[in-house]
Amino acid sequence: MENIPKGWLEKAISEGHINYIDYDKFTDPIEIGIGGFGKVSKYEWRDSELTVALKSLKVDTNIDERIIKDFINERPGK
Ligand SMILES: Nc1ncnc2c1ncn2[C@@H]1O[C@H](COP(=O)(O)OP(=O)(O)OP(=O)(O)O)[C@@H](O)[C@H]1O
Repeated sequence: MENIPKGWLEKAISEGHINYIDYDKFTDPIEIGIGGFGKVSKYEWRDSELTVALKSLKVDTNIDERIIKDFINERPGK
């Protein structure tokens, strides 16, 4: 399996391909499901007054870069 290049995610964030939001901006988690990538929970997004669903990506040292890219490219309803 291909390993994730070190700093790949940090680079994508610094180049503006991915929006980074501090996790502490999300409160009141309620687990609502489990998908192909991992757990999905409902949160309240502080400052925006939106209720959102956050997906967690289960990462271990053997995770393939392709899985991370698929996760990042996923869109609602896909
Ligand atoms: N926006 C959402 N609102 C409400 N529930 C959601 C939302 N997104 C996901 N869920 C819940 O979480 C579960 C898992 O969602 P998720 O999209 O991760 O899995 P999936 O449909 O199996 O596909 P995938 O293989 O892409 O992970 C869904 O079946 C649903 O119950």
